[in-house]
Order: sequence, then C-alpha cells, then structure tokens
Amino acid sequence: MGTKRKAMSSDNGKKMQSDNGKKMQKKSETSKTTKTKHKQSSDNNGTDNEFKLVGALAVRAREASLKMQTASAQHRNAALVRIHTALSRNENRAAIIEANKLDLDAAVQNNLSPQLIKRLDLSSKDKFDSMIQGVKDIADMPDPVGRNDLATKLDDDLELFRVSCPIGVILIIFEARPEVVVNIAALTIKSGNAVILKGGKEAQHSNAILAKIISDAISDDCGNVGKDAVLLVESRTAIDVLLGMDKQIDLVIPRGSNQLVRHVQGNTRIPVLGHADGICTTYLDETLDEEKAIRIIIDAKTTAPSACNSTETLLIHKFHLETPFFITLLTRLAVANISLRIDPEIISAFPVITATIPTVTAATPEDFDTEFLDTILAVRAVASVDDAISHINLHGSHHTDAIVTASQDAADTFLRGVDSADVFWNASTRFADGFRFGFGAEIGVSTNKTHARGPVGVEGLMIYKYRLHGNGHCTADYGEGVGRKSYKHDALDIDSKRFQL
Ligand SMILES: NC(=O)C1=CN([C@@H]2O[C@H](COP(=O)(O)OP(=O)(O)OC[C@H]3O[C@@H](n4cnc5c(N)ncnc54)[C@H](OP(=O)(O)O)[C@@H]3O)[C@@H](O)[C@H]2O)C=CC1
Ligand SMILES: N[C@@H](CCC(=O)OP(=O)(O)O)C(=O)O
Repeated sequence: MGTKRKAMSSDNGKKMQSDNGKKMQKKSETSKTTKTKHKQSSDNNGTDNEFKLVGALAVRAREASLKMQTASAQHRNAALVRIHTALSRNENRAAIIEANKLDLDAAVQNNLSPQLIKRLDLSSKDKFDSMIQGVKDIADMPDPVGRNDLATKLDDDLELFRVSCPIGVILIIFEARPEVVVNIAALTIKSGNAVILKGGKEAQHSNAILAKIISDAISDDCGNVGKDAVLLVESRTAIDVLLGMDKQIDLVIPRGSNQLVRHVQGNTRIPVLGHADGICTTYLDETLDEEKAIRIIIDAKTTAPSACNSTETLLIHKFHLETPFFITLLTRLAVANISLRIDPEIISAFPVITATIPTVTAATPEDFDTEFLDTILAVRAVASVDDAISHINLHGSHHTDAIVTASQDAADTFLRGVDSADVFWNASTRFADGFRFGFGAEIGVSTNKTHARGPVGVEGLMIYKYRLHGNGHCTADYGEGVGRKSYKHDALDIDSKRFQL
C-alpha cells in the first residue's frame, strides 16, 4: 500500500507519554505468548517502542473505562451528539472522503475485488449519511446502563438488585469497512464502555481520520466520558500485545474470518466474543410461494455477496426437482448473475439443467463448506426439513439460516432444530443485522453462544452487577443448617429505571 503502517494513530501516540500510564503498564500482566514475542524482538528498538506505546494505550483505555462507569446518560448522549455534529461538518466530511480516497486508490492499485472496494467506499452520500444518522439514533435510544431486572427482599431492610453495567474495555478487531468505526464508537459510548479498535489495513486512512474526529469531538462537557473512550491501533503487532493484557482488557471481539476468531481464541486469556464467518443457508421447503422464494434467494445472494449474512448454500426439497418451478428458479438465479454450483447427482439426473443454463457447474463436496463471499451459490436437494436441518447443523457456521415454506409445522421444526444465532422464516438471511433489528447499529453478528448471540447492539455490551442494600445485616444472624433463620426471598416490584444516572 506504500504508506508505512503504525501501531496507532499519531494523535493517540502523542498521548502515550503519560507517567501514570507508564507506571500502570509496569504492573500489567502479559500472557506467555506476548512475552515470547517480546523477547524475540527485543533486539528491535522500533518494535520495543511499539510494545510500550500499545501497552500504555491499553492502560489509558482502562482509565477511561473506570471513569465511564459513573458517566451519566446525559453525558454519554452529549458525547454522541457532539460526535454526530463533528462528523456532519463539511470540512470533516471532506477530510474523511479525502482519506477514504487514499484507501480506495490503494485498493485499486492492489487489485482488490469490486466487493471489497464497495465495502471500503464511503463516497456515496447515502452511506455516509446513514453512518452519521446511526450516531444520532443511538443517542436517542433508551439508556441501557443501570437497568434493574431483579429485585428481591431477602429480609426486612435487606434488598437485592441486579443492575446492568458496562463490561469495561473492549478490543474489537474488524474488517476493512470504515463505517464500523463510527457504529462501534457510538454503541460503546452509549453502553458506557471504552473501546480499542483495529480495522482492516485496507481502510487505514479512513479509520484513522474517523477515530480522530470522534476522539476530538469528546470535550469537557461530556463529563466522565473522556477522549480515551475510543482509541485506535493499526497493526497486528499491536493486537499481539493487547491480547496479552488481560488486566486491562475485559473482552475481545474478533469480527472477521473463522481463522481470525480462532487465532484470537488461541492466543489470549481475555474472554472472546467471536463474530466469525457466515456460511448461511436458505432452504426451500416442499410447499411454498414460488415467487416469494425466488425473490428471497436473489436478495440473500446478490444484495451484498461479501457480507457475512449473505446466503452461500441453497437447499431445495427434492419434490421441486421434477417441477417447472425448479428450472424457472435456476434460470432466474442465473439471470441475476449468480453462478450456480449444483450437486452433480442433480445435474446427471436432469440434463435439462445444463441444456437450459450452460453456466451451471458441478459442485464439489467442499463447496458446501465454503463461504464464497461472491455471487456463487452451492445447490443441493434434501428429502425433508429434517434433512435440511442436519445439513445446516453439519456444514453451516451457526450464523443465519432461513426456511421458505407455507407450512407452519415445517417452519417450527426448522426454527427449533437449526442451531444458529438467527433462524428466519420466509425472509432473506440479509436481515441478520443490528440496524435492521432496530439496535441503531451493530458491533457485528456474534457466532458465539455466550454471552451474546446474533446481531450485537448495546445490550450485548452490558453485563450486570448485584447490589445488596442492608442495614447492618450479618450472615451469622441467620445461622447454618437445622434451626437456621430462613430468608424471606420475597419478590419486590421491579423499578427498571431505579439505578439510572
Ligand atoms: N460475524 C460478523 O459480524 C462478520 C463477519 N465477517 C466475516 O469476515 C470475513 C471477511 O473479512 P476479512 O477482512 O476477509 O476478514 P479477516 O479475518 O481477514 O480480517 C478481519 C480483521 O482481522 C484482522 N486479522 C486477521 N487475521 C489476524 C491475525 N492473525 N492477527 C491479528 N489480526 C488479524 C485483519 O487485519 P489486517 O487488516 O492486518 O489483515 C482485519 O483487521 C468473512 O468471513 C465474513 O463473513 C465480516 C463482517 C461481519
Ligand atoms: N450486517 C451488515 C454488514 C455486513 C458486513 O459486515 O459485511 P462485510 O463487511 O462485507 O463482511 C449488513 O447486513 O449490511
């Protein structure tokens, strides 16, 4: 790409010199992996310096997150409004588009695919406007912090509450999609978390300017929301260091390929919320509305072929193979520029397919385990909804899968049986998205089973704490075993907003 990549944006780098940061960094514990890597490169002053700077940056994020624990909703929303205003300013918009152009030019020079260039491109007014509108929408949402969802009277004057709170410092690694910087910054500020961002290298100029504008927009009138609430790193070396900082970072969210998620899981003691690949399937059941089915599969394959929620495999009930609908379906998909890779058994049983659509090729077994990230669709027939479920649970990636059927029973069986974060009935897999779910934006689509699954909005960035309010109560007063005094354990009315600031 020509431009030398740095560990973090220069603006962030300047602030790394804080003495406090250095002191705390000494105390921070690093994992074996990081120590080994550090030792290997100890003869390299540049790398050593990068290690120190990244370590100090994590400490700053921790300090910012501790302050944010007590930031009021008013101050968190004020920060979002200021960010929205800053991103809307003409001069900032121009600077972002200029930086984005550098990334786009490099992408063209490096022969990136049209899909990846589209992902990188911020120049469309609609895309830019919806990116900044998302910040305002999130500011307008109800406050997720301090919500009370359990209230029990253990005894007179002894009351227990479960209250939502931020997780702390979150490290998020994601693909070369610059608007994600803004989406994630908005969601993490709203939820009272500090975040360290690492976007794809192809978007480095766009990411750097967006992160700088966001951080600069946060000012003194944002109370306990500090500028270090949103920090950026730019290299994989920085990620290696941060994965060792389990004292400073509470959660890592790798959003990208399966290899990325596995790499992170294998190299850190920090809890990982994996947002991995999407080998998504759409299953066309025996009874269905044919036109709906065709529209859904074309939408699921062509609206954003490289997106994780795009359909990769089409399963079709074998009943359809001998009907005119099958050829109509395949023809419409081919006309929509979808390359069809069909199970060789179907091709040899129905030579009319290749006679009608010469571009069809025979699928290999691997095609049914592949995320094409392109306008390619693997097609296979199944004998029943149960067979479809078995295929998906074996070959899918537990992201998003859909059934198209007119049968409520078949839909219920599918929606219960498929072990994925999102299971849809008569709808495109592309609906798997935080914005479309009404979360304002998304961190990504979690393929983890704990603690958050599917599109992650602010709710997925919260944990809870138990608050116990007593009046000099001691456990000894209640005794142990036979004869102990029993607790009341009476449910109290839940006032969900009781602890909000
Ligand atoms: N579930 C979800 O929410 C989403 C999933 N995806 C999935 O992401 C994939 C496409 O994105 P793509 O950019 O190709 O994904 P990659 O996994 O190649 O890259 C994503 C990010 O991870 C970084 N990365 C990759 N490997 C490592 C490593 N070993 N150490 C440190 N950092 C690493 C990249 O850094 P670098 O820039 O240095 O390469 C980049 O920042 C698809 O599989 C898609 O389904 C995409 C969006 C959302
Ligand atoms: N969830 C969003 C974005 C999907 C996504 O992240 O796609 P990509 O970066 O192309 O893998 C959507 O449905 O548009």
